[in-house]
Amino acid sequence: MIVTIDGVAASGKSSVASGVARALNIPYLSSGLLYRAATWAALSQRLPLTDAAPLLSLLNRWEADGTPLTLRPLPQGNEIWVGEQNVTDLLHTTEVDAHVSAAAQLPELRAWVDAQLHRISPPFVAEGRDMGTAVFPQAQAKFYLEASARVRAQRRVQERPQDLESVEAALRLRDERDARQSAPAPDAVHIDTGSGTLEQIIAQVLSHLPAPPTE
Ligand SMILES: Nc1ncnc2c1ncn2[C@@H]1O[C@H](COP(=O)(O)OP(=O)(O)OP(=O)(O)O)[C@@H](O)[C@H]1O
Ligand SMILES: Nc1ccn([C@H]2C[C@H](O)[C@@H](COP(=O)(O)O)O2)c(=O)n1
Repeated sequence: MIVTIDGVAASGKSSVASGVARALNIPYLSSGLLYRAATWAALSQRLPLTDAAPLLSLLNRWEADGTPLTLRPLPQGNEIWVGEQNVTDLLHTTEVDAHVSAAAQLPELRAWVDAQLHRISPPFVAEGRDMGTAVFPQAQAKFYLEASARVRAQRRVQERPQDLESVEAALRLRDERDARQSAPAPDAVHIDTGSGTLEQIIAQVLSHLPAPPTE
């Protein structure tokens, strides 16, 4: 089974996907973490984010050298490793937040991310922006998470060293920049995560899933 959870920035995709995956005892995949990792790689090597070629050549070189950038969908959460180095803690910074939308516009990088995800065998819950539309259109259940920019900023401000107004402005800007690849799938169930606690939203998603076959 494939379940997709798409939605706007900080709408709760990772938290909800993680809870749903735990309830189903299957992994979840964070596609946004791969975009963040590629952005971090470009920034750390001072590569431009206006041209995919140098970034793709870096990612391919790391793979050829035996230190590939890989997503590890572990039960305790998704991690990104470059060879034997765990770089996950470097990916949710204000700097990566500010540049990731530019990287995500590069069609060659989108193809690279999609290829990483397609290497993984179902079942899983996949979260991001285009999981239910472009990457796993065949998914058995699709969800689209929304919440007002103010609600999202109030949650995010607890995770970033910034004030509420600038966090909200940055989220609105990222929504605009990500709009192209963030259209909901026509068959997705829309959920406003501002309407309940995290546990209630997870239960709401689970209530829409097909019952497992009986023996
Ligand atoms: N009802 C709720 N539903 C979802 N998330 C909630 C809820 N209440 C609080 N949160 C919190 O909102 C914060 C943002 O959630 P999360 O990081 O999962 O969002 P995201 O959409 O994956 O973000 P990003 O797009 O930046 O990766 C987390 O701290 C999460 O615990
Ligand atoms: N399927 C995806 C997932 C993510 N992105 C882009 C857009 C976001 O700004 C960025 C970081 O994702 P987040 O951590 O906010 O989930 O990556 C995308 O274009 N497509």
